[in-house]
Amino acid sequence: MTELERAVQAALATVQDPEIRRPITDLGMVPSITEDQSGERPGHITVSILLTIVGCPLSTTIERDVTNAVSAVPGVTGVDVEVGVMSPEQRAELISSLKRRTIPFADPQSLTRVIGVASGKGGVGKSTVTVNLATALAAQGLKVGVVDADVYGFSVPALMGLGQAKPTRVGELIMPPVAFGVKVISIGMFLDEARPIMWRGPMLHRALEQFLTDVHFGDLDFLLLDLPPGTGDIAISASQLLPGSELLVVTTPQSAAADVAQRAGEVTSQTGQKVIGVVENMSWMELPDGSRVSPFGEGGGQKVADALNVELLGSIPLESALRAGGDEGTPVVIGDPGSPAAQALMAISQKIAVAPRGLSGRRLGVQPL
Ligand SMILES: Nc1ncnc2c1ncn2[C@@H]1O[C@H](COP(=O)(O)OP(=O)(O)OP(=O)(O)O)[C@@H](O)[C@H]1O
Repeated sequence: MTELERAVQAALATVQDPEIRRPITDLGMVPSITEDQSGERPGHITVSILLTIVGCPLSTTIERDVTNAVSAVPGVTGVDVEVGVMSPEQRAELISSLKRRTIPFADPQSLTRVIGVASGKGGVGKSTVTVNLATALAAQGLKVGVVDADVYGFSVPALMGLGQAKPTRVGELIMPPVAFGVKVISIGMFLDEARPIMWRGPMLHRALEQFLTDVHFGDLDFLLLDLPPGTGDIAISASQLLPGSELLVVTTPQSAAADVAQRAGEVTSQTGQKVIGVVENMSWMELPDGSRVSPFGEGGGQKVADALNVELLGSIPLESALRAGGDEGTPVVIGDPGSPAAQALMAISQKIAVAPRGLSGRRLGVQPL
C-alpha cells in the first residue's frame, strides 16, 4: 500500500454505514483503494465500495460520504468511487460478524441502561413520555434506542414520525429506523396495517426476545422499553430477558391511576428490578390568565413515589403542544422545546441521565475473601 492509500484508508474509517453505524472499513465494504500509478493523474484515487444489498437505498449517501472523506485527504487530487454489491458469501460473513445470538443487553458486562416504562393503566401518556425522554436523551448526545413493547397499542412509530417506516433487513439482521437520533423498533413495523392481533403470553415472550436478539442496535447508552399498561406477561418477560433492567413508573395525579401504578411498580419486588422513579403526567393545566387547574386531581405521583420509596422525578402539565407533537410525529422536546411540558420532560431526562445505575441482576466484580 502506498502512503497516500494508507491515508485514504484511515480517512475511510471515519465513514459509517448509515444503517449498521459502524465504519465501512470494518464491514468489508472497501475491498480496494488504488492510487493512480500511470503518472497521468498523480494523486488520483479509485475506491471500490461494496454495498450490502442490491439497490441499497442509502448508496448515494455512502458514495457522497466516501467522496468527501477521500477528497479531504492531503495529496488527493481526484476520486473515483466504483460501487458494487457484496456476494452472498461476503454478506453472510458480514452478518455472522455482526450477529450475536444472545441478547446483548442481558450481558452483565453491558454498559447499556435498560429502562422499562410502565404504567398501571392505559392512556396516562406512557408512550408520549417514553418517546420524549428518548429524544431528550439523544439530544444530550447519548446513544438511545426504543423498543415499543406495547403490543396492544403500539404508538411509538407514529409519535416519532415513523408511521410508515420499515426496518431494513440485512440477511437475518434487522436495522431499526432512526428518528431524532433515536433507533426505534416496534412490533407494529412487522404487521399489516390495521390487522387486529391476539397475543398470548408465549408468543409475546418470543416476539420480545427476537427483537432484543435480532435487531442491531449497536452500542447504546440507553434502551427504553415502552411496556404495555399493567402488570402483564410482557413486563414479566422483559424482566426475565433483561435481568439488569430498571423501571420508570408513569401515572396521572388521579388516585385511582396512582393505585394501579403503584401495583405495577410493586411487581418489581418479585422480579428483583429497581424502580428508578415516578413521573406524573397531566398534572395541571394552565389557563389563559396564567392560573392552574388540576383536572385529574393532585398528589398521585408523590403518593406512588412514597409507596415505592423512590423519587418523583417530575410532573408534566396537560398541554395541547404535547398532544399536537405526538399527532404530528415530532416529540415536543424538539418541536416546541420552550413549552412547559418540554421543559419538564427535559429536566426529567437530565435526572435519568445522571441517576446511579441499579445493580439488581448484575454480577458484581467482587470476590469473597
Ligand atoms: N401531558 C399531556 N398533555 C396533553 N396530552 C397528552 C399528555 N400526555 C399524553 N397526552 C395525550 O394522551 C393520549 C394518550 O397518550 P399515550 O398514547 O402516550 O398514552 P399511553 O399511556 O401510552 O397509552 P397506552 O398505554 O394505551 O398506549 C395521546 O393522545 C397523547 O397525545
